[in-house]
Amino acid sequence: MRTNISLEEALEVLLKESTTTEAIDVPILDALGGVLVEDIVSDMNMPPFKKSSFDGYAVRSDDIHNATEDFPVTLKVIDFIPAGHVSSKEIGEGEAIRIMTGAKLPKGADVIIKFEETQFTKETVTIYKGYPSNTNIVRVGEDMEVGNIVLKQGDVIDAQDIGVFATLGKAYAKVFRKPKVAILSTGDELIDIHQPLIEGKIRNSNSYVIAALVKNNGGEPIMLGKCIDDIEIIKEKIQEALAKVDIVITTGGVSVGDCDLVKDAFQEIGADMLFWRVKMPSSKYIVVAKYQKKLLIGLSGKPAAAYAAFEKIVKPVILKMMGRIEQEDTL
Ligand SMILES: Nc1nc2c(c(=O)[nH]1)N[C@H]1C(S)=C(S)[C@@H](COP(=O)(O)OP(=O)(O)OC[C@H]3O[C@@H](n4cnc5c(N)ncnc54)[C@H](O)[C@@H]3O)O[C@H]1N2
Ligand code: MOO
Repeated sequence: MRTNISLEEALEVLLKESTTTEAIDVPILDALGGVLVEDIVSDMNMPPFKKSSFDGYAVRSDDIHNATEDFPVTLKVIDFIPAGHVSSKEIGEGEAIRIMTGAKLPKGADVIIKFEETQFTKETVTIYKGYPSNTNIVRVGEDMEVGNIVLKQGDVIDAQDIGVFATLGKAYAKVFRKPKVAILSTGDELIDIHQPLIEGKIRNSNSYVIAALVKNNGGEPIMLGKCIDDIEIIKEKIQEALAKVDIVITTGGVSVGDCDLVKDAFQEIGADMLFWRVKMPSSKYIVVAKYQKKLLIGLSGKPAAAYAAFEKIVKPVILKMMGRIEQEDTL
């Protein structure tokens, strides 16, 4: 087993040993932060119809083009269209329809005049300025058109992309599966966060920090809790986890003390030992092994060291498994 290697070497080994997860369809909200596996092509225009961008009046530009403050034009109001409704009427010469933002433009109209720029009664509207055709109207396909590639393979899905899926009526997105990461904290001194403090003990904070980091980086944490410094129990817990996850992370028990058993546990279950100790000032005790296709990563128990090692060593692995980075990006 290699020992005392540089961070660059450690990353090279880790990224070589980690592979992208399989592509799966997930509900769009679960795809947030995931990498899109295929291009998304729009099968619709958005908006699908010409619509008003203001609350106001739909009119004909021909009727109002001579309107001024001194010589305003008064039109007859023949209908009212809230958003989501359509008018069966067609605007003729001298007519207008009261319309709300987002409503479909009625036949005959080619301009929307905002309320604030008019004087109106129930039956009439008076307009003081002319506007060219298409003013204040959202054109069909202004946001996207049939056949547009609206999201590209390799995009990291953000909140706005989720909106695109929703607009297209797609409830699922195809992304690389979130890596499942089991987290086990070792140490006789550990008690659960729900337990009162006892002399000589501390609460297991590492499991929560590591789980939060896994989550933050797009992985799925699986908390295995804590276990005592007993090699048989550590082995058993790791073996159980290996059946269900892509990566097992342990904290504690990786330095040189009498109770530092994690390295031996990895070895005794038959894992390939990749390296132990990395030349990093913030966290030198790290042990990494591979069991079949799964990575076993033993981080230091010292909370600050475990955090630093996660950021430097584990995060790139999770990102690579999710298809978010290539090896070269991190070196
Ligand atoms: N003789 C030597 N002793 C130590 C050396 C050394 O070179 N020679 N290195 C020190 C350094 S540096 C580090 S880092 C630690 C690494 O120790 P371990 O990774 O084996 O971790 P533990 O001994 O199990 O714990 C270290 C520290 O962190 C606390 N801890 C452990 N687990 C948790 C948890 N889940 N939540 C919160 N806190 C935790 C633990 O109580 C210890 O205080 O070794 C030094 N020793
Ligand atoms: O050098 Mo220790 O490994 O992290 O603090």
